Amino acid sequence: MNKTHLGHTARKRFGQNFLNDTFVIEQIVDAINPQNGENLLEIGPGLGALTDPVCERVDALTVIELDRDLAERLRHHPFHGGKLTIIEQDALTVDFTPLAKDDAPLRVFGNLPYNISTPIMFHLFKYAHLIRDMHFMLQKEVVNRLAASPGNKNYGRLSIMTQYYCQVQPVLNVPPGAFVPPPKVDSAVVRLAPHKQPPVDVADVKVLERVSTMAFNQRRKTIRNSLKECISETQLLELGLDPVRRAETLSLEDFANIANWVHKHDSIEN
Ligand SMILES: C[S@@+](CC[C@H](N)C(=O)[O-])C[C@H]1O[C@@H](n2cnc3c(N)ncnc32)[C@H](O)[C@@H]1O
Repeated sequence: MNKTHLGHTARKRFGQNFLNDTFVIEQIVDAINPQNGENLLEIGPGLGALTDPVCERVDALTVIELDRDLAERLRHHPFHGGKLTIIEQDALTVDFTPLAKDDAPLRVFGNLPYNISTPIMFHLFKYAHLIRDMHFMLQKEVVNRLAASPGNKNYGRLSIMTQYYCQVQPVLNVPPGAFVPPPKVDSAVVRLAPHKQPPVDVADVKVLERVSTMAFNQRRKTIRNSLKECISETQLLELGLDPVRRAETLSLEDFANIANWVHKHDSIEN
């Protein structure tokens, strides 16, 4: 399999699968629709498959790249070097607060390294209030999970947490052949637009995460069983939830109600 693209040998540990399909690239950039004056930020620019066409449309772009060789190449980019602000760092450790500006919320995009795409999204969710939107290439299976509704087999913790923070809109499916080297899985682009107001009130997001993790770790069990460590059958009934339901039938609002109850009663015990 050819792992060398534009003179760079792809590094598996950095999740490097470079986009190499002009039509797909054009569709992604059209979906992002970058405009001058916007606060654009790319995660993992790599060899510039998205960076270049975005820079053709705007004057400034910030990029975060962990691979030292790729960051160095970008620094010496013959056409767009002057437009780029390059942050050579692990995206998971970047503090996004100083990158956002009052009048220009962040517009984040990237063909993410698949091995750490979920941690990167969760890291970004902490800054959701500073972000206008995010466009990410992910494994198709992950996009299905982000977008899934109750009752769907892909519905789980990732759906709950993502939909708490963002409106989720699948944009485009991308086959392995659009990349060098081709990944083993199908891919898809998703648009995540942080809600201005969360769709449900949650007292402590960590509790929402804990409760949904607990419930979906045993997704075949009734919530009476899977959540028995944190809430009793009687209390579920008091919240209007049938204890014999399974996690995959509960809405975000149901999870928020459980999480708020748990939060309130944990605090009383503390
Ligand atoms: C799937 S490749 C995409 C490259 C390019 N944007 C493209 O579409 O062809 C992922 C990119 O993320 C970079 N990367 C991997 N881990 C990273 C991290 N923790 N922080 C920032 N960049 C990372 C890789 O070096 C690589 O350039």
